[in-house]
Amino acid sequence: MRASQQDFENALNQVKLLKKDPGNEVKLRLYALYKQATDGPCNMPKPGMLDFVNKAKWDAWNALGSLPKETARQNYVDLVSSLSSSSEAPSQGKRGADEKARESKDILVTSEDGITKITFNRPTKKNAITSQMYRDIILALKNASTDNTVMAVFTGTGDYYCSGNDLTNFTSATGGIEEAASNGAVLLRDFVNSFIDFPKPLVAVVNGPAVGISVTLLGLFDGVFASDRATFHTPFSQLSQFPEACSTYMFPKIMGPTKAAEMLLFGKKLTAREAWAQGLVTEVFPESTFETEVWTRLKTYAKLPPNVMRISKELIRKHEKQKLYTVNAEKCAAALERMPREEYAKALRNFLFRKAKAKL
Ligand SMILES: CCCCC/C=C/CC(=O)SCCNC(=O)CCNC(=O)[C@H](O)C(C)(C)COP(=O)(O)OP(=O)(O)OC[C@H]1O[C@@H](n2cnc3c(N)ncnc32)[C@H](O)[C@@H]1OP(=O)(O)O
Repeated sequence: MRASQQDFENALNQVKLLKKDPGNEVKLRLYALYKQATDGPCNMPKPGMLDFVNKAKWDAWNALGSLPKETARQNYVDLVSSLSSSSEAPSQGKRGADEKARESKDILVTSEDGITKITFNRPTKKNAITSQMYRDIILALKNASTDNTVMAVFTGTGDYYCSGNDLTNFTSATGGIEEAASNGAVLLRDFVNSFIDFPKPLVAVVNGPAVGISVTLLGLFDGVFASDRATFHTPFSQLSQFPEACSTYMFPKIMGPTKAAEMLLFGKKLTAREAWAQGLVTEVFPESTFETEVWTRLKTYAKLPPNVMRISKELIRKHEKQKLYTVNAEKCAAALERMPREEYAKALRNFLFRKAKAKL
């Protein structure tokens, strides 16, 4: 099968997220194939002998002779695909073993009545998501996609559903901000892909305020049941971050472009009823009866024929999947390359020192 322009663009994003440096030889090959695929045969004057880097690049490109653009594009896509799988396979194998052995206290996973319940369980930090919690959730979804439960349900312990990404994830990294950003981009891509790929009905029981990524992810859910105490807040611009979890694609589809911009660009916080009116929430329940009503409903849904629901979900999602992977990869690449580091650092400082400032 010929690689399409879209496959090529996906590969260009994918290459930015490689976990391991592929080495100079492979980088030269990637450069040469990229130039051949976009500009055709080498048409640049040969650099001087002492211009080592440009000479090596020129040699690699020139060596492709008159290779057709389409073939170069295909070879580029194949090369990136082999690099992605070889750079991910060993670490995933290791990680799988480590994580199976780990009892997670911040993410609780239980199975009952055909439902896998995944609970953000860090109430003292308003259920903010640490790097380990992202990994725990990826694993929980992976297990739930093949076990004998019928659906997966997310909820939170305490007064919050989830306060989004733990803002200290990057500040506590030991390898410096660049390494943390690069690891974070790969983790985020894998995390969001695990929601895109989840094959069974996926429901959020939003028991209280939701912030950041816990809101944007909702666009990938099949049902969102909210307490009337819940709020939905995406303060990305305030934090100098880009909206993630395919929300730049899903939110305009769900609520229309202007309402999506109000949330994703201007950070307007919605009440549960506003979120329902905009199609982000399926149904709102009074806080006093929320838990009883929602869980009764979900247990009924979990008795519906699982295979029919799984196939119907596949039919709903199938035509969007490729698009969602692309949007996800683009956002992760943008976070690495285009995030205004200074503004982000300033926003973080404001959060971290807000209590000290308030006392002044
Ligand atoms: C792999 C990388 C993926 C990256 C994905 C990126 C996603 C983007 C986002 O999710 S952006 C959204 C990030 N979240 C926020 O901006 C929320 C920040 N928190 C707050 O604004 C407030 O804490 C609050 C409104 C959620 C609650 O305010 P309140 O006054 O009621 O309570 P406290 O502020 O005292 O919070 C209690 C303790 O919890 C800690 N905490 C809360 N949220 C976070 C968070 N997101 N990250 C880290 N820590 C958080 C808070 O610091 C308090 O801790 P302390 O008692 O030790 O001071």
